[in-house]
Amino acid sequence: MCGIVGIVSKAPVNQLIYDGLLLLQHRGQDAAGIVTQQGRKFYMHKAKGMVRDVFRTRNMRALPGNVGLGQVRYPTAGNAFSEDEAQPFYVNAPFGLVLSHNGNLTNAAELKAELFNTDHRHINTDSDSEVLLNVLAHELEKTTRGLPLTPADVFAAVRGVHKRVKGSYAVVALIAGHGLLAFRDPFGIRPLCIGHGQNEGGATVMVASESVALEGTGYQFERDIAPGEAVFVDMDGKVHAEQCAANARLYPCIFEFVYLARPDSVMDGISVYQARLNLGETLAKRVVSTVPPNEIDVIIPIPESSRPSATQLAHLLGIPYREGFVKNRYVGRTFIMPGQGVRKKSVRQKLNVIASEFKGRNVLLVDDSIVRGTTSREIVQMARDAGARKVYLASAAPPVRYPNVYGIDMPTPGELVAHDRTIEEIRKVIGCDALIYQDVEGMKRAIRSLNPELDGFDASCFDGVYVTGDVTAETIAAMNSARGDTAEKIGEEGDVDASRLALPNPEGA
Ligand SMILES: O=P(O)(O)OC[C@H]1O[C@H](OP(=O)(O)OP(=O)(O)O)[C@H](O)[C@@H]1O
Ligand SMILES: NC(=O)CC[C@H](N)C(=O)O
Ligand SMILES: [Mg+2]
Repeated sequence: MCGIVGIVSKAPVNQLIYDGLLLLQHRGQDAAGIVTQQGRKFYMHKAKGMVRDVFRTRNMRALPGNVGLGQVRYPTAGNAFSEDEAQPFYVNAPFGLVLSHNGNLTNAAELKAELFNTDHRHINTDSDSEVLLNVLAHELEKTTRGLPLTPADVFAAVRGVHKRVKGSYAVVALIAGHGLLAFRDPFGIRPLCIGHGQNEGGATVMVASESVALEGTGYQFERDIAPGEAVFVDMDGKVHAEQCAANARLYPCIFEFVYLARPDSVMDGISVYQARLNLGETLAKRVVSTVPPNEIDVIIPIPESSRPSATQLAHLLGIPYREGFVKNRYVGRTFIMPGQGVRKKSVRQKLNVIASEFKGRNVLLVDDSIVRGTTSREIVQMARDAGARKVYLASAAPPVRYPNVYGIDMPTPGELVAHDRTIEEIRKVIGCDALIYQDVEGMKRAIRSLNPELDGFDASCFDGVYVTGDVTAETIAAMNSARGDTAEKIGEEGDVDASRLALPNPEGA
């Protein structure tokens, strides 16, 4: 996941894009970038770091124009440590294009070879997003029937992109002098919505990963962009939209609801906050069947994302809910940091105990998910050190057993604490007295009940089913080998051996 924003306005957009990216900072902490357009010229500033660090006043002043886009990056392809892979990406032909991408392509290596051998295009980084931009550029070159460029030409190009590209992609792109293009992959795995508002100059159209970016900047959420759909906003602010995929179906990533998205966002018709409350409700049933409620003195959330589930769980079990960990708000989200060393250190920097809430008590700690077990291991030990008698742990999501290839950085099975382990084995690794997980069907039901019109979910990291149908153990191993930053992970904890990854349904959904 990354956060993306695109705007067409009648007034300067630099500050608005900055504000939107700040509201999406939880989706990517590694790099940030903005491109604006004035006349036919693009102005770009991007660098590694959080939004506040990347953009100084002088950088903001150098981003003129009423049209633009931006991205906050959480690297899931290429090299996390390379500044060159910060987004947006630029290519000069046709017209001049810039693009920001949230998601991950599963056939980036094949496309890269095809772009070089057949389309004669040069890709300068290991980023899959640069590959995606070049596919779009090539398709646009093919479909354009002369000037002026029409929305029909643009939509034909997106149709071409859908045919060639596999994986997950929510995209915003600028076509110099023509307008803003936004589109979502045919399964709608990563989120994208559109809204509008007014500023000094007149009407403004805004596209963003999450509704919070619209609401938080004073704009009005209108609708989610449909899977496979493309939206083209011309320079006058007129919105054109068309379905560009043959078999579009809505299978949003369920991990967005579990952890990634902000709880105040509404995605694909589902309130993220309500989804987390529902997960707490179904988790309550699992807890009572494992630990008698009268043996739990207090329920304590592991800040931040687990709070809604933990409150609902405590409410239903009639057990006091207490804050036992205080979060240092100046440390970012640990899960999306690159590298296990920094993640581990950050848990202790980020969370500190209020010892009086633990001393002599049986505590039930609640987290939204347990992925590598980095947080849980540290937290359970901290609870014990603070004097807890018994430490139980409940996860609002089921065990994360399979790698993710759609834009969440869990590429290797060996790094997942639940991979190839029974619940009892996981409990021992984490060091708690009882471990309670949500079950996969319970999780899906809890969230789907909020929008029965969904076709399903991408829940691949929980059930091993990859909805795009092209992902096998070999694909995953090959994608990992292509990662410029994987060596660091392999050295510490991962593996890329396809033979060790038994997928339940390699054919996909
Ligand atoms: O098992 P792990 O590999 O540690 O990953 C899971 C943890 O990471 C996330 O927290 P994070 O600190 O990223 O963000 P949050 O403050 O939103 O909870 C998530 O909420 C879990 O606490
Ligand atoms: N998580 C994402 O959406 C990342 C986008 C892209 N795959 C990158 O690594 O930069
Ligand atoms: Mg957390």
